[in-house]
Amino acid sequence: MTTKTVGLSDELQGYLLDHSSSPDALLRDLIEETREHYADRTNLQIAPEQGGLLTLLTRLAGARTAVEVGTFTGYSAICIARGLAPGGRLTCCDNSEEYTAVARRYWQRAGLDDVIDLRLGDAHETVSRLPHDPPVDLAFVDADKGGYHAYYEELLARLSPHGMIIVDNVLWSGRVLDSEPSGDTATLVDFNARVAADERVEVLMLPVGDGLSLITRAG
Ligand SMILES: C[S@@+](CC[C@H](N)C(=O)[O-])C[C@H]1O[C@@H](n2cnc3c(N)ncnc32)[C@H](O)[C@@H]1O
Repeated sequence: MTTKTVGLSDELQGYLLDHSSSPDALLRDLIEETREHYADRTNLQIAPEQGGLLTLLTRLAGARTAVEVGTFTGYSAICIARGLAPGGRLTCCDNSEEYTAVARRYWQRAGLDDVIDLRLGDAHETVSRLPHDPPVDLAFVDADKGGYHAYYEELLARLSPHGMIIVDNVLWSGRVLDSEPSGDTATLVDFNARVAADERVEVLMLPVGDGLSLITRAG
């Protein structure tokens, strides 16, 4: 018995992934291609165990309307889209034509190009223009940290009664404990504190990947 999450060495992560259904061959190819083309930016991609969790949560939520803020080469989008209920749609927001060209190829290969609607441009604008109807069942936020609070407010205003907002990087490699946080670290510290104090919601912060907050409406 233990009262704390185990630390994850590379070996233990490999074991965990070898004994999970996700990532499959297609997602492993996407990890590999992203590593090859963006060797200095691989940390932009979510951890594979986060991807499996996104699929599961989307499925458990019975989500039909999903939004992703920050798509990169499309990994998390595939994971969310695979969990959607039949007829469901995922709107993806990103401002990089280059990154999302890779994503589009993989979405096509995964048979998901009809399920995913990519909106290229500044996500602040895209998200603020999203309709309120149908409401959002599941949202995943993984873009510019400075935008997190605005994305959160816009998405919360559109969230269905049992919907969930999932926010990535909330532990920021542990830097949220810095004694004098600055830049994105300070932004994340502030964001986490505001969500924890927000009486409209309940939040569960999980130590998966770089930290995921699962945010639902209170009560
Ligand atoms: C951490 S990556 C997303 C990783 C992705 N979720 C995955 O699983 O691979 C962040 C993405 O946000 C995009 N981005 C950053 N700021 C943005 C903004 N203001 N508007 C739209 N996209 C933005 C970047 O182009 C990048 O692709």
